[in-house]
Amino acid sequence: MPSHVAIPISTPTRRRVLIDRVEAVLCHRSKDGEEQYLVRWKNNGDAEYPPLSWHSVSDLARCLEYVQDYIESRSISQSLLKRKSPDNETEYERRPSPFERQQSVTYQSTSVASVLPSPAPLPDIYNGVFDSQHTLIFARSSSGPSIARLSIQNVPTPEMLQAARTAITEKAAAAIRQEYTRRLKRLPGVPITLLNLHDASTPSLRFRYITEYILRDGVYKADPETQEGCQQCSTNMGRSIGCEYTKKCECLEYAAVDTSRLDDEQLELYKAVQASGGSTMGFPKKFPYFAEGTKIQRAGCLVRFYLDSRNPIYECNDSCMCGPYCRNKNVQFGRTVELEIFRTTQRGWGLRCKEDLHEGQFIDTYRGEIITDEEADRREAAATSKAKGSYLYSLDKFQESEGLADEDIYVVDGEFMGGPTKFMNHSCEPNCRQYTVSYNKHDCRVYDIALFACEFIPKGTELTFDYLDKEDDVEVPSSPSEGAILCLCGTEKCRRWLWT
Ligand SMILES: C[S@@+](CC[C@H](N)C(=O)[O-])C[C@H]1O[C@@H](n2cnc3c(N)ncnc32)[C@H](O)[C@@H]1O
Repeated sequence: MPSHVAIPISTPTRRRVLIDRVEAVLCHRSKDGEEQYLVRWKNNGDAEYPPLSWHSVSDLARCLEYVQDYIESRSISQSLLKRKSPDNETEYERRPSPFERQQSVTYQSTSVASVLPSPAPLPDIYNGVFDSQHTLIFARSSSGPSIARLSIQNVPTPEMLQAARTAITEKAAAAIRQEYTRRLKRLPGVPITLLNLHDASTPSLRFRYITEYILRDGVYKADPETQEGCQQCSTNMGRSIGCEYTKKCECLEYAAVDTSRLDDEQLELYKAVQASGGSTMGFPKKFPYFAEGTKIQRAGCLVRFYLDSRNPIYECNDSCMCGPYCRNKNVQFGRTVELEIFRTTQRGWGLRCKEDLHEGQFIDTYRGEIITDEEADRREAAATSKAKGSYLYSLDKFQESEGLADEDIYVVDGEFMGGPTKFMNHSCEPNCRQYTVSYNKHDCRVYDIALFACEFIPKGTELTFDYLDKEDDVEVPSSPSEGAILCLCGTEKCRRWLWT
């Protein structure tokens, strides 16, 4: 086995390390004017002496997630250190950040062997072997002759921590931002941009953008065979807008009845049907969106009947006879407005639109993994803060009407994968609202959560919705439970807590 690190350096790009080989980034330093990060490699054997080596930011271009984890855990640790009184615990007794706990590295105050410099241009490698893949990084080495062997219990060493205190993370922060922006640019559809005028942070690179739900274990979508389309409608029933007559369109079978169009006799009949649980087909309904030919800026916007209610929206689907341009199809085509993720002053990241939004205009769906209720409980229990609750949305719209048990309700978790609406903050006086959109009226467990502007929103205004948007006015307790998040929406009607 060679006694030094062998990294192919024929071209600089070939030094990049593979993400699946990295366990964690543990420390950073500035060496010869270069920002370097200490990587702990996945090893198949020695848990106490895993391979460790220092790398430049460009080496780590394919695993910047780990560098970001490190930088973030460092800033959390630093803020914890700032809050403790000077003569209390030592730095090594500090409360570990969630990231540090995840790594299960025990920090000890014992002194360790000093770190000897490695001959340039090779990086220091402490404990032997890390693996390779042909042209990528290749280091099969025991510790070099002049490099101390380090137990993971002692890494980062006091000397490393001391050096990290003054070393900058500027280059890594810039690379992380660049990588995030590059990924945003590669997303299909209307652009999403990122702007941070406050600090060097970037949203987590670990978040995966998806356009469709990911169904996890135990989650089933109704068989596409059960998806019925409207058969009596056609592409041109007079105005070339697809479906036109609400009494004919079978997609509206379960849609809310427009009682304003019922005379007394019809109203009685409707009440009787409701009481017996019979079909409301044939009663007048409303299509959810303004059709082309109405006020131009309103085409596709949600009509007030839906905007002001919690009634589910039933869109036409691929089995319908009304064609692709039906007025009753909108959310299923996805986002059409340009969005910007931006750093707010107090509430982390937020979302805004780069163009004016009309009242009732569709913004985007809330996407994520669909998990079972049991899995949602498990994820909530494992979470370190109540913030987890802000990513979990129960698909319980039809629970009561369909008599579904609590454990049969699915939940959308948008924390790790989803769309830009993940960044929408809560407001007690919001300018957007979430609506239920179904394409298969026979599937009461899987449907879309769609966000619409509930008023005119000038471009650049932060988009918010009420995380506790309940059907009925639910009384929100004034005293919070432990860990409740203080609401910083700053509106007059603020309820003080995101939830209690
Ligand atoms: C779905 S995320 C929204 C995006 C988030 N700001 C971010 O930086 O990723 C929900 C989290 O944002 C923060 N948040 C959202 N609305 C807030 C509000 N009105 N006041 C305080 N924090 C808020 C809370 O930390 C909450 O758990």
